[in-house]
Amino acid sequence: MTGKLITFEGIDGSGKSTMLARLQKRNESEPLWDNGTVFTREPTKETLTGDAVYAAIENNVDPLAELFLFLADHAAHLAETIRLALNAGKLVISDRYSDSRSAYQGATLNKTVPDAFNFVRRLHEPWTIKPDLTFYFEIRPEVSCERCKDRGAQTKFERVDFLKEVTTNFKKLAEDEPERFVIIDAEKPQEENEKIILEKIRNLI
Ligand SMILES: Nc1ncnc2c1ncn2[C@@H]1O[C@H](COP(=O)(O)OP(=O)(O)O)[C@@H](O)[C@H]1O
Ligand SMILES: Cc1cn([C@H]2C[C@H](O)[C@@H](COP(=O)(O)OP(=O)(O)O)O2)c(=O)[nH]c1=O
Repeated sequence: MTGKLITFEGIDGSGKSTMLARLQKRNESEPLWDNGTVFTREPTKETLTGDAVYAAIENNVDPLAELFLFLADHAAHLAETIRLALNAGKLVISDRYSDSRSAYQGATLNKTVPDAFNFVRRLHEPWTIKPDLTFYFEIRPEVSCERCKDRGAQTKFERVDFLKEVTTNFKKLAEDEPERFVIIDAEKPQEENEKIILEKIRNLI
């Protein structure tokens, strides 16, 4: 595989999708990578597995069943998008990826499965593709929840107390792999953060 994989992670309303859209727009006039860049996301959109995940979120299915739907979506994403793009030497930027599972399902399952955070993390290890670089959009849950209100449709995960647990898990992931994670202060202006992100991407390339 000759391409590179970059992921954006963080709680709901931390500004990941907005930043991805900015980079995508910029990429039209100033390509980020000579072989082309694929912008993608998890849960995937307009796919069988992605639709199943969104239906599960809306219908409060059992949290363990929900985890396996998220994992099925990740497997399909790897098979249909990520692996093909990396094999073709492209840069891939994904809005959410495996760390979202460790952080969110590590929290939803913490009363169901012993050491849920590590259980979810280990479930990925034998078959996933590790990102080359992960930008963690760090923000206080109180601030991100205010932003989500302005955005309209909310999911069951967008609650300050729950997102505090998710934040603890994201921090553990970032501490465990400091060489992979770049922490972005998501409360700062987008322009400032875009510069930092572009600089890090250029260094990777
Ligand atoms: N750096 C920022 N400062 C202030 N508001 C922001 C910033 N980045 C994004 N927003 C706004 O916050 C809201 C949530 O951003 P969004 O990109 O949808 O978050 P996410 O994809 O992480 O859930 C949007 O209304 C967006 O315009
Ligand atoms: C990818 C992923 C998302 N989620 C959650 C985060 C979101 O609340 C919800 C939908 O994801 P998403 O559409 O990315 O939400 P947002 O734009 O608010 O960031 O699913 C998980 O719980 N686990 C996962 O593995």
